[in-house]
Amino acid sequence: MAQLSIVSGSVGLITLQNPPVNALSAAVRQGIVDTVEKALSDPKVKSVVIRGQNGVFCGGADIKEFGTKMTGPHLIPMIHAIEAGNKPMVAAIEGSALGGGLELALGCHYRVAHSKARLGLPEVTLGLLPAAAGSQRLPRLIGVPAALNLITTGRHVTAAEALQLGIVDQVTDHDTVDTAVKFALNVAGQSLDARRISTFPCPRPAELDALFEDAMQKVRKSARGAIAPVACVQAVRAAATLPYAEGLERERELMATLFNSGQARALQYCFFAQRAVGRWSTPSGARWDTSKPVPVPKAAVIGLGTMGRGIAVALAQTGLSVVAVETQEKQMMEAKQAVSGMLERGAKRRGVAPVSDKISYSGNIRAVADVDLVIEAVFEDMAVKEKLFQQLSAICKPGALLCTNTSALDVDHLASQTRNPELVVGMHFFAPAHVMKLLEVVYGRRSSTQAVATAMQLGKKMGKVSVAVGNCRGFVGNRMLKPYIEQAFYLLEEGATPELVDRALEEFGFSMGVFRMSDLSGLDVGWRVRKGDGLVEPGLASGPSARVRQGRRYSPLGDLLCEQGRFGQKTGRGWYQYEKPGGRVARSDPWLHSFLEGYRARHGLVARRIDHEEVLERCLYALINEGFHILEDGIAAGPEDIDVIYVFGYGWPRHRGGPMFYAGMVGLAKVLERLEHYHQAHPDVPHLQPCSLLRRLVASGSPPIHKWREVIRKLHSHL
Ligand SMILES: CC/C=C\C=C\CC(=O)SCCNC(=O)CCNC(=O)[C@H](O)C(C)(C)COP(=O)(O)OP(=O)(O)OC[C@H]1O[C@@H](n2cnc3c(N)ncnc32)[C@H](O)[C@@H]1OP(=O)(O)O
Repeated sequence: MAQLSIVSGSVGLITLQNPPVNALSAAVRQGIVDTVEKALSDPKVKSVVIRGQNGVFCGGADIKEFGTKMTGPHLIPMIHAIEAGNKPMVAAIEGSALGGGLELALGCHYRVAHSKARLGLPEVTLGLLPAAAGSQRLPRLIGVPAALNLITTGRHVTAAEALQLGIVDQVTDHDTVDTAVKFALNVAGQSLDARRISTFPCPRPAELDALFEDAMQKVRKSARGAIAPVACVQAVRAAATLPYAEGLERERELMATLFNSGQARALQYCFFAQRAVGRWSTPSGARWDTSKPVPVPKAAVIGLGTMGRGIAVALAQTGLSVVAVETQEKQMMEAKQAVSGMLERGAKRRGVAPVSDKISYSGNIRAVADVDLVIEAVFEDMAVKEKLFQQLSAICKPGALLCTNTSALDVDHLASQTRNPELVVGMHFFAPAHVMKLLEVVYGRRSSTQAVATAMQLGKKMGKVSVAVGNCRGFVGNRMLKPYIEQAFYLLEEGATPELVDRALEEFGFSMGVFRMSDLSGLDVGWRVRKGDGLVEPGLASGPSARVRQGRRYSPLGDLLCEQGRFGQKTGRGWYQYEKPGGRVARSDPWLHSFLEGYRARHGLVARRIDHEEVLERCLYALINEGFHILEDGIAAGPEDIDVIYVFGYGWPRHRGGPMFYAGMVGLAKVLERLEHYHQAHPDVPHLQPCSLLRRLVASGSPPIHKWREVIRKLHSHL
């Protein structure tokens, strides 16, 4: 809705009213059409200010409407009526002016913004383009290169940058509406001929073709198969090369292709899933809205390896006092240097002063005695962690939360080492911890509601997307990764190469295929875990039994590479070869190919042709199947939790929505049928046996993903 009042005698003040972000729902659009018409026809009104209720100008089109039958006035004629009006219209921008919100402001003749406001055209992140003439007006206002940058990335700019770019006319630190009203009083009666952006010629930079070719190449490279960034470039090109009306028609055509695409659905699902995970709940009945986090002004990090350093930096950048503990002198020295570099670079990037004074270092664990929360990031070894938790339990002040950054170990077992197991939770960060957005908050059987709420809130403060998950081996992310990697190994045994498998996954949209990723993170990490699980048998034994461990098919390929010292990038050799140890550019390795041939010959395996489809089905459906097990076990509360974890932590392409969303897009019946097919072909691979929840969902008519929770609830109530 929108309301019109008259202020300062002659200024029509239109207020958009649709909390929390004044999204342009049908009712708001109708309200704008009506109030603009009224203001234009009221002789008392000489100029108009448009603002949003509650300090937010407008968060854009109502994304919830996209999946429904759209009714109400269309944005384009609504904005044109504002621009064509014969009274000055001033947008008073507080909070956010995003997407359709900024397009509405671009239809106004003037824009006044508060210094804390953020502006942008983030449609591309929702699989769309700014199709309420934003792709045509913005280049006319700020030029093609700047508009291309904003529209293809969707990035938000500050008011200061918006002023510099020419998007806004004035920035204020004072009351935005008062300033805009004064502005409107000043410009009342002035000619508007030079203020209607759609009538501006679009500035045509020299080398226009080269500029767009370059832009297209850039987006194709970074988009990993996403179509919206490409359409955004095409729309801006239309602005630069066609008259406004024709450009608008091109914008409409491009939007028509995007609007109903699977990618747009996936990206909009991700938008809501990211917010849904904040409304966490646990099987014990703890919930985000009924639990009270405790304040955490001071925290400690124990262990200053790669993870610990990143966590310390992330905490300090959030404004906490941090005690960083490392008992090995050499590691401490290196860590201090690395942390101060990370803090400096981070401060430079954010345009603020470094916060080095927030971190104090100690070689003595007793230094954590007065902190409110401890995150241990020591070596991934249960015995080491057990001892540490016993010590922490004795040293820390009463009520201090004890968190583990383990990526797979049993949080309940660690809790059992302490006097107050209710104060123990997992906080599983992803490397590099000061950069990666994902945090798995792992609640144990005895974790208190308050402990979970505190870890979730701390994650949010740190700018992380925090997902509450239950305790099991590998939690959600790493548990699902296991069958995925396992399938990739089997595919090599059956005739594939690392290059073929990686190409299929990267063409699907993963930032890195499984083998390039394994080379990056180090093959020795998995080797150590498999050794701990008693799976590794040294040597080159042959025959079928050499590929069976604990009654299941097993591929020793990773172990054999490790035995050769091939740990990946760090040793310059892994599934690929690198120019030197620590090198980054993966090159195909003839040694590896002949090693695979020799391995197959030794085990009597005959290489067959494997295509991309089989790679995707086997790797992805095995991973998805584990996701269904995780839902069935109640480790994740809903499919959104899994999808957010995979998109933010594991390089799953966002335009495919996450593994569980993708399963729904492919069709649950098809996923089930293919798993059955592959399980029949490989009966010794339990991960390919379809999960009973998947069967149940298919039997209940493959409901849409937002209905899965009902089926899961029923399943749990029968148990
Ligand atoms: C022909 C033309 C057809 C279509 C044209 C489309 C153009 C568009 O405008 S597409 C939309 C573009 N806008 C955006 O992408 C902005 C999305 N919103 C945000 O980035 C943020 O919400 C924010 C505005 C910066 C506010 O952030 P914050 O204060 O952190 O709150 P949130 O938790 O993110 O949001 C609160 C609440 O509002 C819901 N919401 C936000 N924006 C929209 C929206 N545009 N439509 C519908 N709902 C929106 C959000 O989902 C939250 O609600 P939950 O119930 O918690 O999910």
